[in-house]
Amino acid sequence: MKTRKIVLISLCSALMFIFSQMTIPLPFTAVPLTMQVFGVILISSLMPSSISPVAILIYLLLGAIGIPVFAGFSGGFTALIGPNGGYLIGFLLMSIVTSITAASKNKIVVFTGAYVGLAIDYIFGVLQLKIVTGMTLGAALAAGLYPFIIKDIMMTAVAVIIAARVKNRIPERLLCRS
Ligand SMILES: O=C(O)CCCC[C@@H]1SC[C@@H]2NC(=O)N[C@@H]21
Repeated sequence: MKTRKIVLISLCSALMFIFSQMTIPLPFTAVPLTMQVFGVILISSLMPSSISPVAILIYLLLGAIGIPVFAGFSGGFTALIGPNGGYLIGFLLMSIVTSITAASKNKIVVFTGAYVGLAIDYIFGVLQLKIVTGMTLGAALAAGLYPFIIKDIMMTAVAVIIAARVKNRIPERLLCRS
């Protein structure tokens, strides 16, 4: 693997750690408000599909082995199979979808891919929250979707727009896109 790719993957995993610590715990739900969705969309819209999903996978593996990279400096395999683990696993699929569609020149495809990725993350997140806690679907939606969805819809758009601007300013080969 090229050194530049390894550096970019490490950088993106580190960025995910930073975005994960931008967290606000909410008193009415165990799911924290975080900047992780923004981070996954930004990284996946900026980097090619050979980099961003690998960076997210490494971030997840670091967390799984106990390094406190997840929200609120949590970590461990139990975090992945716990109430909030579905969102984390969903980040990987979100990154795969978003990074593939981000390569398109068609803006509609780029935005649609990012929002499909976001939907996948919420499907995984809410379903795992429901299954692990034994909540009803209504309660899982109230705890894991309604408090965040408006913010994440806006953050997704902001991340796609920022990534497009950054891409225009940075030579393609620096981001391993050529
Ligand atoms: O423990 C973790 O690191 C995962 C936390 C997941 C938080 C989810 S991601 C989607 C939704 N948007 C937020 O701001 N918080 C939840």
